[in-house]
This record gives sequence, structure tokens and C-alpha cells, in this order.
Amino acid sequence: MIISSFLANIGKRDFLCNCTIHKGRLQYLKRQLEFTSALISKSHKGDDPLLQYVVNNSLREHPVLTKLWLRTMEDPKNLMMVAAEQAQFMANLAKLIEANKPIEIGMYTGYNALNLALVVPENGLVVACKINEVYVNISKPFFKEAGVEDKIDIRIKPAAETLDELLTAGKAGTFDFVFIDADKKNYETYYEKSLQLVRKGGIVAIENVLWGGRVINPAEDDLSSQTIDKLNKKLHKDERIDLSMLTVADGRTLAIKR
Ligand SMILES: C[S@@+](CC[C@H](N)C(=O)[O-])C[C@H]1O[C@@H](n2cnc3c(N)ncnc32)[C@H](O)[C@@H]1O
Repeated sequence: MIISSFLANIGKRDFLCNCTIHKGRLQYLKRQLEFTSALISKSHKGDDPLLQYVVNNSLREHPVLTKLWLRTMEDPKNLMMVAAEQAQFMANLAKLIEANKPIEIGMYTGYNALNLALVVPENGLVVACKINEVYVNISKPFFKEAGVEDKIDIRIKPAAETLDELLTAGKAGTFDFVFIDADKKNYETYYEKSLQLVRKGGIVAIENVLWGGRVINPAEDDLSSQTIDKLNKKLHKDERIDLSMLTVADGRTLAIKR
């Protein structure tokens, strides 16, 4: 039912937005379902066949992540969900640095929180920041089904408060991977606190740093674009980090703490 209901809407929905674009994946999924293959993949550039090819030949999505993705697609705000292939990239980064304490700032239905929990070791823990209880009832059964419910510590309050609590509790330098993907106006705050919380060699990944291109010339009344643009420029000169700004999806900065 779940699958058929969103497939029925494929043709009606406008997937073109400044952030994640799920149309390619839906089309691919539809084909896969029609041909009864188990493989599910996606693209985030609408109909871009080359990106679709990349995704079709590289995504290795955990089956419970696929289920959570499908469930999330039923939500009208599903474009907030991180792209599956981008989540996989972050999971690989987390593995590369042997992360066992990541922080997810902005959890939504928990796709990336689950993605990270699946790659941290047995004693690992993902701190997942949520502004409210909405969607938690969606997330939790999937966390449980994947066997990682005890590896995801959901903190329900403004993310800045959670980060402050961690700092006050003496946790500075004890985390290793942070994904900043919440309200843009607080991005600089999140970055500064995250940088304190990660260890040397830890990564702060910042999502949507191109903000649909609006960072090039932010409008006077566009606080989000202004904030992201200011942060981008600040990071460029920040001697505390090594830096890459990736042009994937809506732009992602990787700040690696020196
Ligand atoms: C783009 S979505 C996150 C998507 C998620 N990272 C994923 O992989 O699916 C942004 C989320 O941040 C949450 N959010 C917004 N302001 C927040 C705040 N001050 N503190 C914590 N979460 C916040 C929103 O409710 C929303 O769920």
C-alpha cells in the first residue's frame, strides 16, 4: 500500500527544488518494482541519466534504510531527507575516520541518523538533535528493526541547547563526525559548537552550503542565504580546519579539524 500510494503520485509531484531531488529515484524504483528487482537506487538531479547511472551502480543501501526512505516519501516534507548516495558517502567518511560518536544536527525522520548508527562500532552512539517529537514515532520502529535503537540518542530540544549541554558536560573533543542539516539561521552557532565538540581529525559536514545558488548574491531579506554565505566565507579563512566545499547535491562543506 505504502509503495503503491506514492507511486500513484509520481507523475503529479514537482520534485524540482533547491535541495534534494528524489524524482530520479522514484522513477528508478518504479522500474525496479515493475521488473520485481530488489535493487533500489536514486538520483537527485531529476532526470540526469549520468547521475542516475552513478547511483544505480554505487548505492548499497541497507534494507531498513530503504524502508525508512519509502516511509519518509509519504511525508509532504520528504525533500528534506538527505540523498541516499550522499548519506552513503558520509557513512563511508565516518568509517574512514573510525567514528564512534557522530552528531546529527537536524534529524527529520532519521534517515541519516540510522545511516550513521549502522556504521559506528558496537560501543558507538549517534546523538541526534530534534527540535520536537514530530516524526519520532516514524523513526523509532525502523531504528529498532535495524537493531540500532540503542545506538541513537535522540535529544528533543533546540540543537544549540543540546550542543551546549554536551560542552557543559565536558564532552569537548570527544565526538568525531557532525552533520549540520537543520535551520540555516543557526548554522554559524552549530559550526562553532561542533568544532569544539569534535576531536582533532574529526569532520564537521555542513549541508546546503550553496542554498540553491542564492549564496552568490543573497537578497537583503534572505537571512538563510546571508548566513550560509557568511559562514562559507568565514570557513575559507578558518585556520582551525582543513576545508573542502563539494558541489554535490546542494553543496556540502567538509571541515576537518586540525
Ligand atoms: C533538512 S531536515 C534534516 C534531514 C535529515 N538530516 C535527514 O538526513 O533526513 C532539517 C531538520 O532540522 C530540524 N530543525 C529545525 N530547527 C531545528 C533546531 N533549532 N534544532 C533541532 N532541529 C531543528 C527540522 O525540524 C528538520 O527535521
